[in-house]
Amino acid sequence: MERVLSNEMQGVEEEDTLRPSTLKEYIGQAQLKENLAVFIQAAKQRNEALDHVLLYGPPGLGKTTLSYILANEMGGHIKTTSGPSIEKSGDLAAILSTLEAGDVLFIDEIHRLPKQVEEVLYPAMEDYCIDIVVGKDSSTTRSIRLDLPPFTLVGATTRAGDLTAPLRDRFGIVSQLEFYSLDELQQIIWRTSRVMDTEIEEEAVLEIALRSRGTPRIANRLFRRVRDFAQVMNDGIIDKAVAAMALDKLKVDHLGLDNVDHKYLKGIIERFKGGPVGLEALASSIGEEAMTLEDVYEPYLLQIGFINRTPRGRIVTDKAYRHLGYDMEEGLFKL
Ligand SMILES: Nc1ncnc2c1ncn2[C@@H]1O[C@H](COP(=O)(O)OP(=O)(O)OP(=O)(O)O)[C@@H](O)[C@H]1O
Ligand SMILES: [Mg+2]
Repeated sequence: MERVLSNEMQGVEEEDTLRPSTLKEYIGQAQLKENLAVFIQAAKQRNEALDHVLLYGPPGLGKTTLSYILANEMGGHIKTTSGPSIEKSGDLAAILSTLEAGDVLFIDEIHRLPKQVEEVLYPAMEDYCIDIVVGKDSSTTRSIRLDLPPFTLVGATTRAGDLTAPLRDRFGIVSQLEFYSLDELQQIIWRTSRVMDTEIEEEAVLEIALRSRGTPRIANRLFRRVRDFAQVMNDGIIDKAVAAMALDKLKVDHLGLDNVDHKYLKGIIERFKGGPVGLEALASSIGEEAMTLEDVYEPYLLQIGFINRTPRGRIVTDKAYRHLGYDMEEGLFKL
C-alpha cells in the first residue's frame, strides 16, 4: 500500500502546479498570513529585504509553498536547497554568491545543516557577508570577505527543537504552522478540483477533508487517488459514494488514520498496556523509525487527543481505545 503520509519527493511536479503563488490565494494559517503581510509591506516600504523567516511544523502543512510565496510577494527570485545537501561551507558560499538583492534562499530541513556550514551562515544572516578561507597550506591560507546583497533566508524544519540557539536567534520571524481546520481543507480541495478540472460533489469534498489529518498535502494526495477511482468507475465524477469507497480501499479510516497509526496505537495498547512507553522501545517493537513516528505520526495523534506525552513516555487515551473498538469496561480486551 502507498503510505499516505510518506514524505517523498514523488509527484513533486504535480504538487508545484497546485501551489498557490500569492498570500491571498494561500488558504488558512490566518494569523501567520496577517503578520507576514505586514512584515512584507513594511520591508517593501523601506526598500529592504524581508527579515529572515523560520517556518516550523509537521510535514505537508505548506512551508515550502509559503517560502515561494514570500519570494513572489517580495518581487525576488527563490533559490532552494536543503540542510543535508549542503555538505561543505564552500557549497553554501557558492549558493550565497548567486543571490541578488531581495532574493529568498530557502533551506529545507535546516536542522540538518552541518555545524561548520551553519557557522558560515551566521555572518551571512547578520551582516550579509561571508568569510571564505582560500589557499592550500598554512603558509598561503587567508580569509577573504565576500559581501552579499540583502537577502532573506527562509528556513523550514519539522523539528524546531533541534535547531541550535545561535541559528534560531538569527531569525527575525519565527512561525509555527498549524493543522488546517475542516473548513480550510474543504476550500483547498475545492481549489484542487478546479485546478485539475474535475467535477466533485460537496459531500465528497467533506469526505476527503475529514480524512486528511488537517494536512493539505494529504488532502491533495487523497484527492488524486479518489479521482482515479472516479475516472475508472464513475465517469469521472467524484460523488460521496465513490469517495468513501476509494478512501476505504486506501485503508484510510474515518479520522484519516492509516495502517502505521493503527500499528502505533495498537502497539502501545497491546504490548505496553496502554503506556507509558518510551518512543524508542515502541518504534523497535513495531518496526518503524522513531524519528518518523515523532515527526510524521505523533503530531496529529496528539492534536486529536489520541495520545499524551508524559515524562515517562507515550500513553494512549480513552478516545483512541474507543476509536479502535476496544471496550473500556473490559479494559484492554477487545469487543
Ligand atoms: N495553504 C494552502 N493552500 C492551498 N494549498 C496548500 C496550502 N498549503 C499547502 N498546500 C498544498 O499542499 C502541498 C504541500 O505543501 P508544501 O510542500 O508547501 O508542504 P511543506 O510544509 O513544505 O511540507 P514538507 O515539510 O513535507 O516539505 C502542496 O501541493 C501545496 O499545493
Ligand atoms: Mg516542503
